Amino acid sequence: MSKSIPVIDLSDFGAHKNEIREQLITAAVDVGFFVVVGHGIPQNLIDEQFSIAKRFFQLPDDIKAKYSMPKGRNAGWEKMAQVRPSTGTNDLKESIQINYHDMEGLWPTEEDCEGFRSKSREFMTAAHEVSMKILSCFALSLGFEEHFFEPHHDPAQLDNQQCLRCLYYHDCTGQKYPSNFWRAGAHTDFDTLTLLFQKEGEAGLEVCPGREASTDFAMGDVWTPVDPMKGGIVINIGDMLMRWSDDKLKSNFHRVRVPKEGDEYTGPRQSLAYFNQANKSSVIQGPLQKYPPLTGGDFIQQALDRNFAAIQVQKAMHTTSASNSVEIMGTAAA
Ligand SMILES: O=C(O)CCC(=O)C(=O)O
Ligand SMILES: [Fe+2]
Repeated sequence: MSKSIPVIDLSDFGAHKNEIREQLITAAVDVGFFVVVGHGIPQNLIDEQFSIAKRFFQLPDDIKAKYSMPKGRNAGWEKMAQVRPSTGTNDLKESIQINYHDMEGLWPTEEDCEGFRSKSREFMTAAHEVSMKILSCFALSLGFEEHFFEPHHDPAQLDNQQCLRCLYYHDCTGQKYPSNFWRAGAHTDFDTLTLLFQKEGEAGLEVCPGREASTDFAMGDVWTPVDPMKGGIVINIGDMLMRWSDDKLKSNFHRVRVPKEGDEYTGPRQSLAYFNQANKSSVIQGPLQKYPPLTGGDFIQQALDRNFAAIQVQKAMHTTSASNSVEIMGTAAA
Protein backbone atom coordinates (compact mmCIF):
# COMPACT_ATOMS: atom_id res chain seq x y z
CA MET A 1 0.00 0.00 0.00
CA SER A 2 1.49 3.35 -0.93
CA LYS A 3 1.63 6.07 1.69
CA SER A 4 0.66 9.67 1.08
CA ILE A 5 3.22 12.39 1.65
CA PRO A 6 2.05 14.82 4.36
CA VAL A 7 1.94 18.56 3.62
CA ILE A 8 2.75 20.71 6.66
CA ASP A 9 2.16 24.46 6.86
CA LEU A 10 4.88 26.34 8.76
CA SER A 11 3.10 29.74 8.56
CA ASP A 12 2.82 31.56 11.85
CA PHE A 13 5.37 29.16 13.28
CA GLY A 14 5.68 31.02 16.62
CA ALA A 15 1.96 30.85 17.35
CA HIS A 16 1.45 27.22 16.20
CA LYS A 17 4.70 25.64 17.27
CA ASN A 18 3.25 22.75 19.28
CA GLU A 19 0.80 21.76 16.59
CA ILE A 20 3.46 22.00 13.84
CA ARG A 21 5.87 19.96 15.97
CA GLU A 22 3.29 17.19 16.33
CA GLN A 23 2.72 17.09 12.58
CA LEU A 24 6.45 17.06 11.79
CA ILE A 25 7.27 14.25 14.20
CA THR A 26 4.38 12.10 12.97
CA ALA A 27 5.51 12.56 9.36
CA ALA A 28 9.16 11.86 10.23
CA VAL A 29 8.38 8.68 12.19
CA ASP A 30 5.86 7.38 9.72
CA VAL A 31 7.15 8.26 6.24
CA GLY A 32 10.42 10.18 6.66
CA PHE A 33 9.33 12.45 3.79
CA PHE A 34 6.98 15.43 3.88
CA VAL A 35 6.38 18.74 2.12
CA VAL A 36 6.47 22.09 3.92
CA VAL A 37 4.64 25.20 2.74
CA GLY A 38 4.50 28.62 4.43
CA HIS A 39 8.25 28.30 5.02
CA GLY A 40 9.01 31.96 4.30
CA ILE A 41 11.49 31.55 1.39
CA PRO A 42 10.25 33.88 -1.36
CA GLN A 43 9.45 32.05 -4.61
CA ASN A 44 11.62 34.49 -6.58
CA LEU A 45 14.70 33.44 -4.56
CA ILE A 46 14.03 29.80 -5.45
CA ASP A 47 13.34 30.65 -9.12
CA GLU A 48 16.56 32.69 -9.35
CA GLN A 49 18.61 29.82 -7.94
CA PHE A 50 17.12 27.46 -10.51
CA SER A 51 17.94 29.99 -13.27
CA ILE A 52 21.52 30.58 -12.22
CA ALA A 53 22.14 26.85 -11.80
CA LYS A 54 20.73 26.25 -15.29
CA ARG A 55 23.03 28.93 -16.69
CA PHE A 56 25.97 27.08 -15.15
CA PHE A 57 24.87 23.68 -16.51
CA GLN A 58 24.47 25.15 -20.00
CA LEU A 59 28.16 26.09 -20.11
CA PRO A 60 30.40 23.84 -22.22
CA ASP A 61 31.82 20.84 -20.33
CA ASP A 62 35.40 22.09 -20.66
CA ILE A 63 34.46 25.27 -18.74
CA LYS A 64 32.54 23.32 -16.07
CA ALA A 65 35.46 20.90 -15.77
CA LYS A 66 37.51 23.76 -14.27
CA TYR A 67 35.33 23.25 -11.19
CA SER A 68 35.46 19.44 -11.08
CA MET A 69 35.00 17.81 -7.68
CA PRO A 70 38.46 17.00 -6.29
CA LYS A 71 38.95 13.41 -5.06
CA GLY A 72 37.79 12.90 -1.48
CA ARG A 73 35.82 16.15 -1.41
CA ASN A 74 32.12 16.95 -1.41
CA ALA A 75 32.26 20.18 -3.45
CA GLY A 76 32.50 20.95 -7.15
CA TRP A 77 31.07 19.71 -10.46
CA GLU A 78 30.39 16.09 -11.42
CA LYS A 79 28.85 14.58 -14.55
CA MET A 80 27.52 11.01 -14.84
CA ALA A 81 29.83 10.19 -11.94
CA GLN A 82 27.73 9.14 -8.97
CA VAL A 83 27.13 5.40 -8.62
CA ARG A 84 24.59 4.08 -6.14
CA PRO A 85 25.01 0.68 -4.45
CA SER A 86 21.40 -0.12 -5.40
CA THR A 87 22.12 0.04 -9.14
CA GLY A 88 25.85 -0.16 -9.87
CA THR A 89 25.21 2.24 -12.76
CA ASN A 90 26.02 5.93 -13.04
CA ASP A 91 23.19 8.35 -12.28
CA LEU A 92 22.06 10.13 -15.48
CA LYS A 93 22.79 13.61 -14.20
CA GLU A 94 25.28 16.32 -13.44
CA SER A 95 25.59 18.42 -10.31
CA ILE A 96 27.56 21.18 -8.66
CA GLN A 97 28.01 21.09 -4.89
CA ILE A 98 28.77 24.06 -2.72
CA ASN A 99 30.07 24.18 0.86
CA TYR A 100 30.43 27.16 3.18
CA HIS A 101 34.23 26.75 3.43
CA ASP A 102 37.22 25.48 1.42
CA MET A 103 35.74 26.48 -1.93
CA GLU A 104 38.98 27.90 -3.35
CA GLY A 105 39.02 27.33 -7.10
CA LEU A 106 35.59 25.65 -7.04
CA TRP A 107 33.32 28.71 -7.25
CA PRO A 108 32.42 29.45 -10.88
CA THR A 109 34.02 32.83 -11.64
CA GLU A 110 31.97 35.94 -12.48
CA GLU A 111 33.28 35.64 -16.01
CA ASP A 112 31.96 32.08 -16.40
CA CYS A 113 28.67 32.48 -14.52
CA GLU A 114 27.91 35.96 -13.26
CA GLY A 115 26.16 36.10 -9.88
CA PHE A 116 26.43 32.34 -9.21
CA ARG A 117 28.40 32.74 -6.00
CA SER A 118 26.38 35.54 -4.39
CA LYS A 119 23.00 34.06 -5.38
CA SER A 120 23.92 30.59 -4.17
CA ARG A 121 25.13 31.90 -0.82
CA GLU A 122 21.93 33.89 -0.37
CA PHE A 123 19.89 30.80 -1.20
CA MET A 124 21.90 28.63 1.22
CA THR A 125 21.28 31.10 4.06
CA ALA A 126 17.52 31.02 3.42
CA ALA A 127 17.48 27.20 3.24
CA HIS A 128 19.57 27.00 6.40
CA GLU A 129 17.05 29.07 8.37
CA VAL A 130 14.18 26.76 7.42
CA SER A 131 16.33 23.70 8.25
CA MET A 132 17.06 24.98 11.75
CA LYS A 133 13.38 25.74 12.37
CA ILE A 134 12.46 22.14 11.53
CA LEU A 135 15.39 20.69 13.46
CA SER A 136 14.33 22.72 16.54
CA CYS A 137 11.01 20.83 16.49
CA PHE A 138 12.77 17.46 16.23
CA ALA A 139 15.18 18.44 19.02
CA LEU A 140 12.30 19.08 21.45
CA SER A 141 10.47 15.92 20.42
CA LEU A 142 13.60 13.85 21.03
CA GLY A 143 14.13 15.37 24.48
CA PHE A 144 17.02 17.69 23.54
CA GLU A 145 16.82 21.44 24.15
CA GLU A 146 15.22 23.45 21.36
CA HIS A 147 18.43 24.81 19.77
CA PHE A 148 20.43 21.60 20.25
CA PHE A 149 21.12 20.98 16.53
CA GLU A 150 22.16 24.56 15.66
CA PRO A 151 25.81 24.57 16.80
CA HIS A 152 26.26 21.15 15.15
CA HIS A 153 25.34 22.66 11.76
CA ASP A 154 26.76 26.14 12.28
CA PRO A 155 28.00 27.52 8.92
CA ALA A 156 30.55 29.65 10.81
CA GLN A 157 32.41 26.54 12.03
CA LEU A 158 35.35 25.64 9.80
CA ASP A 159 34.58 21.92 10.02
CA ASN A 160 30.98 22.49 8.96
CA GLN A 161 29.71 19.95 6.37
CA GLN A 162 26.57 21.71 5.05
CA CYS A 163 26.20 21.40 1.27
CA LEU A 164 23.99 22.77 -1.50
CA ARG A 165 23.73 20.42 -4.48
CA CYS A 166 22.31 21.90 -7.68
CA LEU A 167 21.19 19.03 -9.93
CA TYR A 168 20.58 18.80 -13.64
CA TYR A 169 19.15 15.62 -15.18
CA HIS A 170 19.67 15.44 -18.92
CA ASP A 171 17.02 15.43 -21.62
CA CYS A 172 15.77 11.84 -22.08
CA THR A 173 13.71 12.51 -25.19
CA GLY A 174 14.24 9.77 -27.76
CA GLN A 175 16.72 7.93 -25.53
CA LYS A 176 16.39 4.28 -24.52
CA TYR A 177 17.98 3.20 -21.26
CA PRO A 178 18.15 -0.31 -19.76
CA SER A 179 15.94 -0.75 -16.69
CA ASN A 180 18.90 -0.52 -14.31
CA PHE A 181 19.60 3.10 -15.33
CA TRP A 182 18.10 5.88 -13.22
CA ARG A 183 18.26 9.64 -13.06
CA ALA A 184 19.14 8.97 -9.41
CA GLY A 185 19.33 5.35 -8.25
CA ALA A 186 17.61 4.38 -4.99
CA HIS A 187 19.53 5.65 -1.98
CA THR A 188 19.15 7.23 1.41
CA ASP A 189 20.80 10.54 2.22
CA PHE A 190 23.74 10.46 4.65
CA ASP A 191 22.77 13.75 6.28
CA THR A 192 20.50 14.89 9.10
CA LEU A 193 17.88 16.69 7.03
CA THR A 194 17.53 17.38 3.30
CA LEU A 195 15.54 20.27 1.84
CA LEU A 196 14.69 19.45 -1.76
CA PHE A 197 13.37 22.07 -4.15
CA GLN A 198 11.67 20.75 -7.28
CA LYS A 199 10.23 22.51 -10.33
CA GLU A 200 6.62 22.14 -11.34
CA GLY A 201 6.21 19.86 -14.35
CA GLU A 202 9.53 18.07 -13.67
CA ALA A 203 8.41 15.02 -11.68
CA GLY A 204 10.15 11.69 -11.10
CA LEU A 205 11.06 11.56 -7.41
CA GLU A 206 9.74 8.49 -5.57
CA VAL A 207 10.10 7.34 -1.96
CA CYS A 208 9.92 3.88 -0.39
CA PRO A 209 8.88 4.13 3.27
CA GLY A 210 9.62 1.33 5.73
CA ARG A 211 13.29 1.26 6.78
CA GLU A 212 14.04 -0.14 10.23
CA ALA A 213 17.66 0.81 11.04
CA SER A 214 20.06 3.52 9.92
CA THR A 215 22.74 0.94 9.14
CA ASP A 216 20.67 -1.22 6.86
CA PHE A 217 20.42 -1.28 3.03
CA ALA A 218 17.13 -3.16 2.89
CA MET A 219 14.18 -1.63 1.14
CA GLY A 220 10.65 -2.67 0.25
CA ASP A 221 9.05 -2.47 -3.14
CA VAL A 222 6.27 0.08 -2.71
CA TRP A 223 7.25 3.41 -4.20
CA THR A 224 5.25 6.59 -3.71
CA PRO A 225 5.70 9.57 -6.04
CA VAL A 226 6.68 12.88 -4.44
CA ASP A 227 5.57 15.26 -7.16
CA PRO A 228 6.62 18.92 -7.28
CA MET A 229 4.17 21.23 -5.52
CA LYS A 230 4.01 24.98 -6.06
CA GLY A 231 5.70 26.74 -3.14
CA GLY A 232 6.45 23.46 -1.36
CA ILE A 233 9.83 22.16 -0.20
CA VAL A 234 10.23 18.38 0.09
CA ILE A 235 11.94 17.50 3.37
CA ASN A 236 13.49 14.15 4.16
CA ILE A 237 15.23 12.67 7.15
CA GLY A 238 18.78 11.45 6.50
CA ASP A 239 20.79 8.59 8.05
CA MET A 240 22.56 10.92 10.50
CA LEU A 241 19.29 12.02 12.08
CA MET A 242 17.98 8.46 12.05
CA ARG A 243 20.99 7.44 14.15
CA TRP A 244 20.77 10.62 16.29
CA SER A 245 17.15 9.71 17.06
CA ASP A 246 17.97 6.05 17.88
CA ASP A 247 16.16 5.04 14.64
CA LYS A 248 12.93 6.82 15.64
CA LEU A 249 12.91 9.25 12.68
CA LYS A 250 13.15 7.39 9.37
CA SER A 251 15.69 7.97 6.61
CA ASN A 252 14.02 6.23 3.72
CA PHE A 253 15.11 5.12 0.25
CA HIS A 254 14.24 7.39 -2.62
CA ARG A 255 15.10 7.57 -6.32
CA VAL A 256 14.45 9.61 -9.45
CA ARG A 257 13.12 7.58 -12.36
CA VAL A 258 13.70 8.14 -16.06
CA PRO A 259 10.45 9.59 -17.55
CA LYS A 260 8.39 7.40 -19.86
CA GLU A 261 8.51 8.36 -23.53
CA GLY A 262 5.06 9.31 -24.86
CA ASP A 263 3.39 9.58 -21.45
CA GLU A 264 4.99 12.60 -19.89
CA TYR A 265 7.57 15.38 -20.06
CA THR A 266 10.93 13.88 -21.00
CA GLY A 267 13.01 17.06 -21.14
CA PRO A 268 15.71 18.06 -18.66
CA ARG A 269 14.89 18.11 -14.93
CA GLN A 270 16.37 20.37 -12.29
CA SER A 271 16.32 20.16 -8.52
CA LEU A 272 18.17 21.81 -5.62
CA ALA A 273 19.10 19.88 -2.48
CA TYR A 274 20.31 21.55 0.72
CA PHE A 275 21.98 18.86 2.84
CA ASN A 276 22.37 19.49 6.57
CA GLN A 277 25.27 17.42 7.92
CA ALA A 278 26.73 17.66 11.41
CA ASN A 279 30.18 19.28 11.78
CA LYS A 280 33.10 16.87 11.45
CA SER A 281 33.82 17.24 15.19
CA SER A 282 30.19 17.04 16.39
CA VAL A 283 29.41 13.93 18.39
CA ILE A 284 26.29 12.09 17.30
CA GLN A 285 24.46 10.06 19.89
CA GLY A 286 20.76 9.56 20.52
CA PRO A 287 19.02 10.17 23.85
CA LEU A 288 18.56 6.38 24.34
CA GLN A 289 22.21 5.70 23.40
CA LYS A 290 21.19 2.86 21.06
CA TYR A 291 24.45 3.37 19.14
CA PRO A 292 27.91 4.39 20.45
CA PRO A 293 28.95 8.04 19.97
CA LEU A 294 30.34 8.86 16.52
CA THR A 295 31.61 12.15 15.10
CA GLY A 296 30.03 13.79 12.04
CA GLY A 297 33.33 13.30 10.17
CA ASP A 298 33.56 9.58 10.99
CA PHE A 299 29.88 9.10 10.22
CA ILE A 300 30.30 10.35 6.64
CA GLN A 301 33.51 8.35 6.18
CA GLN A 302 31.84 5.14 7.37
CA ALA A 303 28.84 5.78 5.10
CA LEU A 304 31.17 6.29 2.11
CA ASP A 305 33.09 3.12 2.97
CA ARG A 306 29.85 1.12 3.28
CA ASN A 307 28.67 2.51 -0.07
CA PHE A 308 31.99 1.73 -1.73
CA ALA A 309 31.95 -1.88 -0.51
CA ALA A 310 28.34 -2.35 -1.69
CA ILE A 311 29.20 -0.90 -5.12
CA GLN A 312 32.07 -3.40 -5.46
CA VAL A 313 29.58 -6.22 -4.82
CA GLN A 314 27.23 -4.79 -7.47
CA LYS A 315 30.10 -4.45 -9.93
CA ALA A 316 31.20 -8.03 -9.34
CA MET A 317 27.63 -9.27 -9.89
CA HIS A 318 27.35 -7.48 -13.22
CA THR A 319 30.79 -7.80 -14.78
CA THR A 320 29.34 -9.70 -17.70
CA SER A 321 26.73 -7.08 -18.53
CA ALA A 322 27.90 -4.40 -20.98
CA SER A 323 25.32 -1.96 -19.67
CA ASN A 324 27.01 -2.04 -16.29
CA SER A 325 30.61 -1.72 -17.39
CA VAL A 326 30.95 1.82 -16.15
CA GLU A 327 33.96 3.35 -14.57
CA ILE A 328 33.39 4.21 -10.95
CA MET A 329 34.62 7.69 -10.17
CA GLY A 330 34.46 9.66 -6.91
CA THR A 331 31.00 9.57 -5.43
CA ALA A 332 29.64 12.39 -3.37
CA ALA A 333 28.13 12.09 0.06
CA ALA A 334 24.35 11.93 0.43
O1 LIG B 1 16.50 15.37 -7.63
C1 LIG B 1 15.77 14.85 -6.78
O2 LIG B 1 14.54 15.00 -6.79
C2 LIG B 1 16.37 14.01 -5.67
C3 LIG B 1 17.85 14.15 -5.52
C4 LIG B 1 18.39 13.34 -4.40
O3 LIG B 1 17.72 12.54 -3.81
C5 LIG B 1 19.80 13.52 -3.99
O4 LIG B 1 20.56 14.18 -4.72
O5 LIG B 1 20.17 13.01 -2.92
FE1 LIG C 1 18.69 11.92 -1.96
